[in-house]
Amino acid sequence: YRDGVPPTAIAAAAALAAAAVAYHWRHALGSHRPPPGARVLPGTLPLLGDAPQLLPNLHRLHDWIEEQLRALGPGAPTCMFTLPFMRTFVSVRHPAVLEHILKTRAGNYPKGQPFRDNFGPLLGKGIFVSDGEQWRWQRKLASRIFSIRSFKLYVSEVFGAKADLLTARLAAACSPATAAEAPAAAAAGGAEAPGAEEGCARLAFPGVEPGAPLDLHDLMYRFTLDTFAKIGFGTDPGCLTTAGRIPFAVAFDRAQRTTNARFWTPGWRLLEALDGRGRRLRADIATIRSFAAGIISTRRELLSIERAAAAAAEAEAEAEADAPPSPSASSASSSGGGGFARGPASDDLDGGAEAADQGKPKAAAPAPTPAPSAAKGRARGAGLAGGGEECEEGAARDLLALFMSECGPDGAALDDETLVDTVLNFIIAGRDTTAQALSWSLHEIMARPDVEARLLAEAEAALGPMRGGQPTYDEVNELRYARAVFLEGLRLHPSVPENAKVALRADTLPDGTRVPAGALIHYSAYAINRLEDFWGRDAAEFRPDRWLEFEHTPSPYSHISFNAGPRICLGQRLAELEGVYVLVTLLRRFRFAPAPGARVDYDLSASMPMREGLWVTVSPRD
Ligand code: HEM
Repeated sequence: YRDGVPPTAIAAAAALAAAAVAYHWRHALGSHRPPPGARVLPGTLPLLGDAPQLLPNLHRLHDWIEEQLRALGPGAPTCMFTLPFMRTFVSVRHPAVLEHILKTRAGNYPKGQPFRDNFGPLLGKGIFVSDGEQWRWQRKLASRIFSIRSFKLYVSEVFGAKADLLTARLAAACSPATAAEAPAAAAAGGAEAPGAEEGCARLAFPGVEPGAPLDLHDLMYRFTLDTFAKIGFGTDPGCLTTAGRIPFAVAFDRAQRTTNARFWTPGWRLLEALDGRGRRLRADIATIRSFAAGIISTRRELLSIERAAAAAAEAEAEAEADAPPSPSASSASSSGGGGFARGPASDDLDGGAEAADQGKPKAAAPAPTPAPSAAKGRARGAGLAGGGEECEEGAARDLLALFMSECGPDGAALDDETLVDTVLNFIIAGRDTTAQALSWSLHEIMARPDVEARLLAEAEAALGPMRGGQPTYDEVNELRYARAVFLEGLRLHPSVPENAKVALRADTLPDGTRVPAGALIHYSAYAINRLEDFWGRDAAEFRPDRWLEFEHTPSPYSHISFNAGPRICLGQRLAELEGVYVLVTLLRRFRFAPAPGARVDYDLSASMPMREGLWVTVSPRD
C-alpha cells in the first residue's frame, strides 16, 4: 500500500467497474440489445458496439451516418447501432416507417426521458423537450401567432426594418474601391442616421472594416435573432447594431454543442465532470437564462406601457362616445387592430383560438405592440401574469405576451422559469434554424453563378428593377425559384440534421423490424434528404429546379427538414418567407465571394451551424 494504490481506491474502482458493466448490460446489451435478426451496421463489435467506428467520425457524423445507411443498399431499410452504456439506436429512414413513428403511433414515440436528460438543463420544459399535455398546450398557444395576417405584418414591419440594418452593415463592409458605386442602403440605426440615402460609401458600422472579409453566418444569426425577438417577444436585442461577439450567442451555441454531444457520448456525465465541460455548461446556462430573463422583463415593462396607452385610448373613446357626435370621431377609431396580434381564425395555419383584435382602436405604442383589446381585458383587473400573478385567457398578441397572459395546463399563470424556457426554445426555433438554412443556401449559391443569375432574373421580373424599398408579402410569395433555392439548400443541409424519439413500448415497424421498448428511434434528415431512392441519382447535387419539376410537393416523410406529423415545424411558413426575403434582398444589392482561405464545414450540434462561419468578401452589385 505504501508504494501503490490505496485498497479503498482499488475497491472503489472495482465497484465503479461493476456498476458500469451492470449498467451496460441493462442498457446496451440487456433489454435494449438489438433483437435477434435485426439489421445491424457492418463492423458492429460485441460489447463495444459501433463505438470504434462512430467515435472517430463524430466530427463528420452526418456524413458517416449517410454512408452507413447508403451501404445498406436501396429500399431504405431500418437498421440498429449500439454504443456502450447507451440505449440501442434504431435508425429509420423509409417514409412509411417514419410516418408510423411520427404520426400513426406518435403516442408510443415521444421525445421521452433521454431528451429531457440531455437538453433539460438548457431548455427546461419548453416545447422542444415536452410531451403530452405540457407540449400540447404550448403548441396550441404558439400556433396563434402564425397566421397569414400576422405574416403580412412581419414582412412589412419587421423584415423590412431589420433588412435595412443588415444591408447597411454589409454596405459598410464593401471594399472602399467599390463602395462608392453601391446602391443606396438604408440607415444604420434608424431613418435619421446620416448618409442613408447616399450610398454605402458614407456608412460606417461599429466593428465593420471596409473591404475586410466578413462572417455572413454570424450576420444571419444576428438578423434572425433580432427579427424573431421582435416578432416573438416584442423586444429588440439589437444584435445587428452591436459590434463584437454577443455573449448570449457564444454561450448558447456552446451549450447546444455540449448538450447535443450527450446523445453520442457514452458516459457523458463522467466526462463532463472530468474535462470541465460540465462547469462551463453551468456558466453558459446562467448567461443564457439571464439574457432570456432580460427579454421577459423588457416585455413586461412594454406591456404596462401599452396597457396604460390602451386604457387611455379607451377612456378617450368613451369620452368621445359620450360627447355630441363630431365629423372626425369615426375615422379616429376605425383603424383596426395594430401590432402583431393574431388575425381572424379563418387564416390560421395551425388551428388556434378566437381573433381578439377586430375593430379596436390602434395602440399608441410603436409596432410591434399587443392588441389593444387584450390590454382592455387587463384594464378590467388582471395583472401582468408571471411571477405568480393572475392569468387571463383570450388575450392575443406576440408570443411572449401570450405566454405571459395565458394560464398553463394547471390553470395557473406561468412563473418566470417557465417563461425563460419558452423564450429559449423559441430562440432556437426562430434564430438558429433559419440563420443556418440561409447561410448554407448562400454558400451553395456562391458556387453556382447560374443559380444566382436565375434568382436575380426572377426577382427583377417580379419586383422590377432594383429600388430602395423591400419586397412585400405578396411579392415574396411570387418568387417560386427563390423559394426552390432556399428549400434545396435546406434539403442538403437540414437545420435539424439528426432527430430522435424514444419507444415507450416494444413495437413492430411497417417493414417488420422489431423495436425493443426503451430504444432510441433515430432519423437523420441529412441522410434521408439525400437518399437516391427518393431524390434520384442527382440527390447529392444542389439543383433547385427539382422543386419546380415535382407534380406534388414531396411528402414531409421524404423531405424531413421541417419534421412531420403532429410535431411538424410550426414556423415553416415563416422560415420560408424569411429565407426568400433575405436571399432576394441581399443578392439584389451585393455580390458575395468566399474569402481567401475560408473553409466551410458543419459543426456537430443540436442544429447545423457552420464550424468556422461563412467568411466572404462583399461588393455592391451594379
Ligand atoms: C429553416 C428554418 C426551420 C427549420 C429547418 C425548422 C425545422 C424544425 C424541425 C425539424 C422541428 C422538429 C424538431 C424536433 O423534433 O424537436 C421543428 C419544430 C418546431 N419549429 Fe421549426 N424550423 C425552422 C424554423 C422555425 C421558425 C422560424 C419557427 C418560429 C418560431 C419554428 C418553430 C418551431 C416550433 C415551435 C417547433 C416545435 C414543434 C413541436 O414540437 O410541436 N421553426 N422545426
